[in-house]
Parts: sequence; C-alpha cells; structure tokens
Amino acid sequence: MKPDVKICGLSTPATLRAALERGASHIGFVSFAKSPRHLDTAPMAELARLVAGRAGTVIVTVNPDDDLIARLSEEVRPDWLQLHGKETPQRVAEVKARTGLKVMKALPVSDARDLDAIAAYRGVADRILLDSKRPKGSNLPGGNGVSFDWTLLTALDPDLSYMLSGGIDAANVAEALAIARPSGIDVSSGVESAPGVKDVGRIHAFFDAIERATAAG
Ligand SMILES: O=C(O)c1ccccc1NCC(=O)[C@H](O)[C@H](O)COP(=O)(O)O
Repeated sequence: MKPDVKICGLSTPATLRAALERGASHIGFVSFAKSPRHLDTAPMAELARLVAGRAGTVIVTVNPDDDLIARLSEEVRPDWLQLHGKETPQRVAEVKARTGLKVMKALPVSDARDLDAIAAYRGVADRILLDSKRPKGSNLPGGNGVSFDWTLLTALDPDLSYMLSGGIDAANVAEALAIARPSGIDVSSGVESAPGVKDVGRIHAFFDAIERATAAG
C-alpha cells in the first residue's frame, strides 16, 4: 500500500508545487526560530493558501505556548499541529481541545526503550511521528538528516498508524518501507541541496523511489 508522504520544511512556491503535484499527503512548515527552515507567520500563511485542500497543512512547532498556538492557528489555518518538543500527553490533549486541530506528536527514538513512550500518546495524538534523537551538537530536535535503527520498529503493534522520519532520502526510502512498514514517511533534509534549501529534482527523485518501492510490492 502507498504510504502517506509528508514533505517537511518547505519554503518556496516551486518546491511546494512539486510536492503537491507528486501527491504529498502532508505539507510541513516549520515554526522554530533556530531552524534554517523557519518561516514567519505571514509567508507561511501565503504558502498554506497554495496547499488549500490538496494535502494536509502541518505546522511544526517545539514546546509552543498558548499565544503562539493561537497566532499560528488563526493566521495560517493549518489542518495539523506537529508538536516536536517535550509536550506531555496532557499538553497534546489540551492543544487539541483549544484549537480543534489534529495533532501529530513527534517522539525521539534511538533504542527499544524509547518506544515505550508511544503508549501514553496513543489515542491522544491523532498520529505519532517517530524521529531520530537530536545528535550531539545540533540545536534542532528534528530535521537533522540522521536515521535510527528501523529494525526496532518491527516490534510495534502493526495497527499503530505512525509516520517514520529521520534521515530518509531517495536512496534509502525503499529499505525504510520494507523494514518498518510505516503508514507514512516524512522527509526534510533528504530532499534538500543544503540545509533549509529544498530541491525540486530531489523531491521528484524521492517520489520516484517510493513509486518504485510500492510498485514492487
Ligand atoms: O526541520 C526542522 O528544522 C525542524 C526543527 C525543529 C523541530 C522539528 C523540525 N523538523 C521536523 C520534521 O518533521 C522533519 O521532517 C523530521 O525531523 C525529519 O527530518 P530529516 O531527518 O531532515 O528528514
């Protein structure tokens, strides 16, 4: 089955259009000042208008306070908020209740024990996103272009609907899908030519690789 595909950290109309034309299910915009992919609210809202019903618009935030959540929700009108910090299950529930938006909760994984955290968010978050842990020296909790051991995920309940992310690109996405069998794949660095610079050619190569992998069964 074809996985959902989230292209994260888009910041130009041309790369956004390429992702939409190739059938991205989710388009991610980053609201985190330290990120090379950060967008202020006004340009984010402008790009979000181009998505308009063609995919789910996701705003990625890290431990956002209520003011930021309100501003992003009102000005950008996303479908999803992705919480990529240390938000508790209670905070996820509160954000959903305050905004009425769907929430994707990112959980960092480096070993099997990290998967224990999933239970507390299941049924609270609308989707779980399993990402690599922040590597030493990085000040970003995501978008680092590093992967983790996907074989850990073979132990998960097959009914868990989650997105796999972290260091995925056109060269390894077939392997990621074959090993982990996630219901969705998320990519950022793997479709960039430099940090924060999305590349139309790499976006096409990424979708080509997914199409080859899923056509092969
Ligand atoms: O992408 C960022 O700059 C970012 C900053 C702060 C929090 C989260 C961020 N990205 C979240 C994502 O969903 C990325 O797509 C995910 O971490 C995978 O990134 P990559 O390994 O670069 O493909």
